[in-house]
Amino acid sequence: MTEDFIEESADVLSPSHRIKNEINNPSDSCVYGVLVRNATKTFGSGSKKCAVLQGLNMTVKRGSIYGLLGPSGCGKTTLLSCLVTLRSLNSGTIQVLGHEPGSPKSGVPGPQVGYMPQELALYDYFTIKETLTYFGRLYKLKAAFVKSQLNDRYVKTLSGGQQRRVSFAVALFHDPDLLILDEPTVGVDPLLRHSIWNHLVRQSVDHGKTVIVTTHYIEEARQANSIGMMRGGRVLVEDSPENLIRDYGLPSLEDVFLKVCLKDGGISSDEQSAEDVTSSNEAAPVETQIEPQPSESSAEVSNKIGKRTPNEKSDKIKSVARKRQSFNLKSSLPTPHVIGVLLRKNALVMIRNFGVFLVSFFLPAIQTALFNVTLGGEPTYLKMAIVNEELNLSQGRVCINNTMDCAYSMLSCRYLQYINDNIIQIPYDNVSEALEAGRNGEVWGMIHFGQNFTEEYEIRQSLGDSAKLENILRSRISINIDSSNQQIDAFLNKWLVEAFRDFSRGLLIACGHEPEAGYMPIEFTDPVYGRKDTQYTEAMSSGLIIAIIYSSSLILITGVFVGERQQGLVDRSLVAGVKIVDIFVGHVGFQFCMTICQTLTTFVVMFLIFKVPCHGSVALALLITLLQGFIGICFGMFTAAICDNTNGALYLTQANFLPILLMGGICWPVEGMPQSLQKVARFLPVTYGIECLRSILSRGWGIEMPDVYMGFLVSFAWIFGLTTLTLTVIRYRKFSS
Ligand SMILES: Nc1ncnc2c1ncn2[C@@H]1O[C@H](COP(=O)(O)OP(=O)(O)OP(=O)(O)O)[C@@H](O)[C@H]1O
Repeated sequence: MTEDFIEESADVLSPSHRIKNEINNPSDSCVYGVLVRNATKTFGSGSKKCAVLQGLNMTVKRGSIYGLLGPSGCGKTTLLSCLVTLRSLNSGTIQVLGHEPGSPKSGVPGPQVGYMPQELALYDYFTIKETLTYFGRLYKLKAAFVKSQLNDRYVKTLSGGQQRRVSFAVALFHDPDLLILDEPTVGVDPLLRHSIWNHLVRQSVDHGKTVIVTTHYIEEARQANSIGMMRGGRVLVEDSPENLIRDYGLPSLEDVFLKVCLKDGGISSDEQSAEDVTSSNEAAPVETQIEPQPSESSAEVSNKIGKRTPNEKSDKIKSVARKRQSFNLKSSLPTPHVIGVLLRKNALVMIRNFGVFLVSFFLPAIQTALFNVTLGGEPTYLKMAIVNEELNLSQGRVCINNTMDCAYSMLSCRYLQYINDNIIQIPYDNVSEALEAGRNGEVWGMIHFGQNFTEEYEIRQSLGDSAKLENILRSRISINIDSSNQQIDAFLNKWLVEAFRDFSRGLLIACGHEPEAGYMPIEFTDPVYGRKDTQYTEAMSSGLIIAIIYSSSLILITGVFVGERQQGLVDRSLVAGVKIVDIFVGHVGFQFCMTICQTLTTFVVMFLIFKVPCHGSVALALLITLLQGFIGICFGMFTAAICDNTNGALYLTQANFLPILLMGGICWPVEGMPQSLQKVARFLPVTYGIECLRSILSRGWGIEMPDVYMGFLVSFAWIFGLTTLTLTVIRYRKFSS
């Protein structure tokens, strides 16, 4: 099916298949499909700087096939990526179809160019139809036409060669005047290779298309009209295959290539690229804007190029760089049609990865439910060793028949009755055995009463302030707790103190005294906000909601966008004329829809199912949570912009998440950190957001309160800052060398 499609698509395509193309009129008077003069391109900086293109010239006649040959690493892909504006030159000029690529008239990137990168650059989980529909929409092809051309299968179920054919089809589908194909025949069988070349020949002969094709199979390039043999960042010779074979008097193009390389001095391409780049830049004259004549050879055209003074040269280079980097408001604005196409594509990608979709959709709600179910509950079955020396050993170590009236007898047993049921009391004969059990982890601690506890307690009560120290010490209940677990330690502490308060109150009432006399002279009245018995989950809810929404937005968008970049899908869209701002808005827009769903399900679980109270406006709480999710999305896009692979991006998201968890006031109040760290903590994207949400949920505050509006203002500032930074990084990385 696909091979038929490849054969037929370009034959049936005509501009009428396009809904409307802004650019469909390349400079018809221009006889050169592509013209490159004195191109230099470097990668890296300092000692790692390496020149990949070194004063390269290339002349491709319109309507011809140009085979670009050269060893691995000589700069073929770099050159092609400069032609389609994925990269920019350090110096030198390029013209495609008579215009500078990237200029409004050129149609490159856009409808005039079909680009097939080395990598497949296809969505695995799309069918062939969906793939071509997506790219067809980007190129504004009519839906009816797209539909008529296709039948269907998932890309991931196709063989490697078949996938390459689909990738080829994508490059041809919109009937571009210029085809730039980076190793289209690699990994395909000889029959299909033959068919692809036949097709290219028909495209150039019958339809006047200009084709530039790179290949490692030198002999297949015989079908090209002209061949450029490239090495060390330069085109060494450029002529038709017949002329090359005749002039060198050799039987094959491969022999010609070897001879050309030997003549070049036999320097390896690695050595070439390691050469000092400064010298190559200086050697490369900068071309004036000249229109070459049809009959001129590459050398003749080069001769016409005016040589400039070094100052003029550097001014020109700077002005080229300025022109490329200058801010153009119109071209920086998103295109609604393209954004619509990208949003549909992103939705389809997500639905096709159904497992990922389900997890990302419901994970925040599941995490919230888990949080409520697992955290904040009271620990149960905590064993405590009881060593009660008031009891007579011969009668056993367990209290029986304790009196609850006003009698000072066996007060140790009376106290033990008030202890919370979550504590299991295990009697031990003596202190050393009980401590040993504690050390072995059999019990969480020991409660010890001395032999005359009741008598000493009575004396202390009756003497009051005149009680002696030894009497006070002997009337104490001695408690040892295994404090290795802070939460359990805190619960045991609380329950044992509460038990003593209740014991003392009970005894005072039984003896006809005022029970309040047993309390410490401190009173905690009703709290200003919240309740006396505020649950742990309630206190943690604001930090948790924001941590969950922020991190899920961050992780999801980072994974999706880095994946697309790695597979060459972003490059392919850029060559199709999609602007980076469109890609940004398409991803951010789709992820934000996901964030809205995630936030809603999280709120339902937190406030409706687990009934965590919200004392303020739910709408305000939703809004600040969504803004925090948006910061996560922006951070994800920034991470994806600076990382070239998924691993790097994953490390960076993790490195970002942990400080936020620790310092954002989620686990511990910011006020509890060292002063210097508090300042850093305030700079984190979530700190003000969490404080804002806490003020809304627990205090019921509105937007007029500083803690609330600061949360919104800081969130907006982060969103603006991160968006600007991301777009700058993407732009800088494209133009950087
Ligand atoms: N982003 C980059 N940063 C640094 N070096 C790069 C970058 N991209 C390419 N290079 C280097 O530039 C040189 C040319 O690479 P390029 O991909 O253009 O070669 P090629 O001729 O297309 O090779 P192949 O035939 O194997 O595809 C290589 O040495 C490569 O390592």
